[in-house]
Amino acid sequence: MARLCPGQLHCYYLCMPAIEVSNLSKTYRVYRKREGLLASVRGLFHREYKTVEAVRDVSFSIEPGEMVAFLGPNGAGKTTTLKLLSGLIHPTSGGATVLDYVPWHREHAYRRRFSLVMGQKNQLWWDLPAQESFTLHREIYRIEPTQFNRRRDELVDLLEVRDLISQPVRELSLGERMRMELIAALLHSPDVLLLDEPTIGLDVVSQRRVQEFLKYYQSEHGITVILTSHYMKDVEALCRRAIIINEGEIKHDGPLAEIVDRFSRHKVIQLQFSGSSIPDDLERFGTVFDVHPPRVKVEVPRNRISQVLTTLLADYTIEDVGVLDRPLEEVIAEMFTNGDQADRADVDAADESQPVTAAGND
Ligand SMILES: Nc1ncnc2c1ncn2[C@@H]1O[C@H](COP(=O)(O)OP(=O)(O)OP(=O)(O)O)[C@@H](O)[C@H]1O
Repeated sequence: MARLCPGQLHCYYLCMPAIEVSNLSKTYRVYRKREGLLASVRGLFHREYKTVEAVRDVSFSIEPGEMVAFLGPNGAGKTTTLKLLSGLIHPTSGGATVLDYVPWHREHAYRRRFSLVMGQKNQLWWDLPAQESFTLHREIYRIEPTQFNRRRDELVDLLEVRDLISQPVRELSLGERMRMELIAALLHSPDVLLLDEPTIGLDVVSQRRVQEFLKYYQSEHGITVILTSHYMKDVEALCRRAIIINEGEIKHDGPLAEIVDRFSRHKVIQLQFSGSSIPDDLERFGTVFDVHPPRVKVEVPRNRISQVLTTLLADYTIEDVGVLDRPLEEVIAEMFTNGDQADRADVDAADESQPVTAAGND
């Protein structure tokens, strides 16, 4: 469906979503192997299968030029979704279009318009220097030589790997290799980039370099990006919107900033007491951590914040106080651990309104 695309500086006209996914499902039939010799022998004659619903009835839409985080715990269905959008696998049901192409129809024209980068998979020739793989890409994608040289030089300089492109890929560090993978993925100037864990295993410096590159490249070229990552630093640096998937189903689709508000049941009160110590009865307010007398933090249920603050300020001499959100990383980790129980903290919080006892009355 055509719609107005407000996020795009260069797109003031009516445009189609770059990616449209509707009720997409992918089910695998997996052989269930029983333990023990007898069961194994029996399995030779009578095979038992179980069904794995990797992606269940997933729908979302992404506008041209958006950079969207696709988050979820291990086995949530992220890679399967990206494989579907790349046309590597067929869905069991449902539909999707990317740039108006149905990915699993595998049209040549579509292959030139997107790229998939998988942090856990090497797409370059292991024994050859990266520049040989780049040349191979030029042939595969039939990139005009002048354009190819210009793009390669731009990418090589942006990612600071000029000295490394003639070294066999197997001799490169993980971070250097990932930078080469990104160059290879972008040489044909795709409009859609699917990134599956591009910073997995990288040290902090390499992670930041990849983040900065992606941010710059995306803003310069206006490409549409889906990014899966377990590193919330990547996500916070790059994406304003997040789609959260768990057990194959979408649990949240909206601004990243809303996640903490919607799913966190707690906030953190940061306190600095006058004097050099902290009171020893702070546990009655919540979980005490980060203890550096006279400073300390207490994690408190969201709906008790004002009561706790009132009691604290009445009972103690406090020099400084602040209320902080819990880090996104923790909130998401909690969501993934607790599954549906962590959903909708905003609703649940209303039931937790226990009074805070005054000091000495416990
Ligand atoms: N080829 C396959 N055959 C059978 N089951 C599969 C296959 N590929 C994925 N699955 C199953 O589908 C589910 C989703 O897997 P998927 O790789 O999409 O998860 P993910 O969110 O990418 O996880 P991770 O963060 O660990 O990469 C898992 O239960 C997985 O075991």
